[in-house]
Amino acid sequence: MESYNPSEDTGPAFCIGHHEHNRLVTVTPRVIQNVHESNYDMMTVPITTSYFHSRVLGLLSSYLANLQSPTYDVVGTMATTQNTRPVVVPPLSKADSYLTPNDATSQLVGVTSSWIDLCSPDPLIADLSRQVLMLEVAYAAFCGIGYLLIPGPKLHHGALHSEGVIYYARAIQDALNLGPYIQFHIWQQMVDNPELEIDTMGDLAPLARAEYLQPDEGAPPKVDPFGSWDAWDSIRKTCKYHTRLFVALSLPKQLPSLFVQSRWHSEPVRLLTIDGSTFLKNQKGYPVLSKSHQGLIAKMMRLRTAPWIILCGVGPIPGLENIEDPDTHQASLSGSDYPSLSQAGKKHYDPTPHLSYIRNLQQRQPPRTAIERFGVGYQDYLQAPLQPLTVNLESITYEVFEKDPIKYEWYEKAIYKALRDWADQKKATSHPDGKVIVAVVGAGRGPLVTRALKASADAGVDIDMWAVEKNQNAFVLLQRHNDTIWDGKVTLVQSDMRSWKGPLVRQQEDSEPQGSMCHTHVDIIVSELLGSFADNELSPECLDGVNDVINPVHGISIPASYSAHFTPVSAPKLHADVVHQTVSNPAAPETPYVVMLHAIDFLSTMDTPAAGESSNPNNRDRASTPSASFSTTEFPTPFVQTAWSFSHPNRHIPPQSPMQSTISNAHNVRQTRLTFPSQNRGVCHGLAGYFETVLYGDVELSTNPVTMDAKSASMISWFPIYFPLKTPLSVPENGEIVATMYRQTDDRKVWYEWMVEVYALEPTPASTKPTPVSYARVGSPSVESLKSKESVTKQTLRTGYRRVRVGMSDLHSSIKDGCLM
Ligand SMILES: C[S@@+](CC[C@H](N)C(=O)[O-])C[C@H]1O[C@@H](n2cnc3c(N)ncnc32)[C@H](O)[C@@H]1O
Repeated sequence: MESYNPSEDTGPAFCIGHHEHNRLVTVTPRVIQNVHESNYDMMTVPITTSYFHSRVLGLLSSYLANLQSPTYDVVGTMATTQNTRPVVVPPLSKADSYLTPNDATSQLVGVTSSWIDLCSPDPLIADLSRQVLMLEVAYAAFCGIGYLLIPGPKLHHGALHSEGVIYYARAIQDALNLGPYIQFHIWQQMVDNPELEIDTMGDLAPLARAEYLQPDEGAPPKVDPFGSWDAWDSIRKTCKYHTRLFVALSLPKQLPSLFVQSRWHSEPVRLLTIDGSTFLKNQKGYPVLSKSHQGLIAKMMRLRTAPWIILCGVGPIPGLENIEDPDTHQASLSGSDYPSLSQAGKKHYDPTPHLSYIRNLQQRQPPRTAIERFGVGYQDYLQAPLQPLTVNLESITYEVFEKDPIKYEWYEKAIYKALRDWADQKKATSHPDGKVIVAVVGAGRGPLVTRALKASADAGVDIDMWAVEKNQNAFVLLQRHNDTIWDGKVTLVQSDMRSWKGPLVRQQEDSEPQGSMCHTHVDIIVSELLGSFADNELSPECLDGVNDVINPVHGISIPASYSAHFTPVSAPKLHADVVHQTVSNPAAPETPYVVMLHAIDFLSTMDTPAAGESSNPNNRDRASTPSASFSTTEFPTPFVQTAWSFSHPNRHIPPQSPMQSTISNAHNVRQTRLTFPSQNRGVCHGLAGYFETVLYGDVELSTNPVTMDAKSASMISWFPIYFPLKTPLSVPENGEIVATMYRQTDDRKVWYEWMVEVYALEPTPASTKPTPVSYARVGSPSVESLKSKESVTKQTLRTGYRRVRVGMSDLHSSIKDGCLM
């Protein structure tokens, strides 16, 4: 492995911008230069002016003055047939926008008007708002603006809640078509907090006519932790997971629970806006962010595409004042360059303390971990799994495996322990001269052979070393290594392991010097044929092929067993990628992919939200009141369950039928049906799969996020697997996700089938409210505990509820891309 110096790893770079609600300037290259000199990377700019705002208000008021009150028509509708005589906003004029195309435009984030209300229940207001948005988007596109920040949907209109989100979404769909080169960022709050939805002077929302509103019943509006995410979900669904549609997330002073944070972390958040009021003051009076804010920012910044940070309401950019020049609207670049007298009196006056803090936070980001460095460019990137049985790997692929800092160490440890136990227990070997016969099957370029020789030397146990490999190209390297590093100690066999008859040794009782040779057994067979889902690269089928070669009394396989694990996930980015691939490849949604999962949210977790968390506005910041099992910055632990397992040597392979010409593989079929409780509402896009393996004794490898740190932290050889769903399924709060999965075979190939059902839990008359069940103790069952699976299943059943199925996926099958045996 290349040497790595963490101090040279600068961590993620922050791109920081400045937002001012009412910027009254034409942004020229000179202004941008000023922005950069102040240490900002970019700035926002409103598309239209307050003059335009007044013009639209004037238009509306004169229109309303001449309009009769809306009434129901004969068919009982009010919104669709009456009063549809449109009010038309005339095109923009010079005074309506300060924006003008110039060299600075590409460095700007345009902001559309926040005073419109696309969700208004009054069709007049909604239509006027839509026209304003369209005019702004069209002009921004004309000017060459690449990024737009669009204030999110207004969710509360009296007693109506979230009713207009679909109208908002429909308008965004039009906007996406109108600005074909613009990236759209929907500016969302983290939670739906009605108290934060305040109308300001000049907003169109309060102008909605009473006839279209529903009387407010006086019930106090509640904070809905997932309400804002719900609105975003409707918008992106309506826009079919558009590739240019993103989230701009506003960080509140009080962060919501880690469940809500982890949901947003899985969404395409490309802008993080932080208001000056979100900062705390440290002892010296400087603005700082809380530990939980720092934790969330650190996580966001490690995403494949790190969001830009936009500071709002933190004072002007030094040297750039909002002094409107009536003729040119050019920014005044003087005056505030100079601090006031009292400021000048301070020794280290910092005109941009919020910016300095964020720059400092950037420098304090921890260096990337081994897996992060290894996975650069691979985060959330769909890859077809390897088929090393049918395809010969390239040297570079082996080279990548061999960089793993853990896997080979652990194999060496396992071989060492197996050899020591063999010697200590004085077990008879398969070799006439007493050496332990060790064979690496599927040796590749030979790293496990090197490790086995080292383990033998360290354990002081003599071995007869064999290496079997079917890749003729890798075999050339094995021959070379035998000459150069292994002193010719290794017997090399170029063969498919399934047709290998075992080691050839000279019979000892044979007195002739050139005595006869015979096949014997292998005492310890070492292989590494595992895929991301354990058995998906056909390790079971390959090792069945050498089953009879293993010493029938004491024979050991390293690995001794392996198991496949999975859990349902929300993975919007992966879903969007699969949908786009489906255009050219109809099998795309029925393919399991290898992916370095990052922007995903686990829908079933081991930490249960505190009672009433979803609806209690006083219980929003779990981060500030951590429970014993709840960290302030770590996202909840997923509930990962075991699908099935395989062990070797397999003493139970059924005898082959003499009636069949092909070898039956029926004993390697598996099926499972597992129930996952869903604590919060969400969308299931697929299943994330992992594996665990017992190499020997207590030496284990794991990619399962629940156990990997304890079993094989920092291992980088395997990314997880992702089983997508063609159509995402909505998941209710306190519901259940049931996944049924098969490993199928027709004796020529192996494939997987999977389907997901979603259930809501309805309390039966005896009970009143579903109590969330904690799965913490159920954990991720080991292969051993699988034997007592019944007890696990029992623990996950909830009493007092009736399951009502609310969603069901297709039965997906990867048969077309099955793994050839
Ligand atoms: C994942 S690589 C592991 C290589 C090496 N042992 C290591 O750990 O770096 C699996 C190797 O097994 C070989 N292989 C797979 N199926 C085989 C079979 N049926 N017979 C022989 N070799 C096989 C492949 O060619 C490949 O070299």
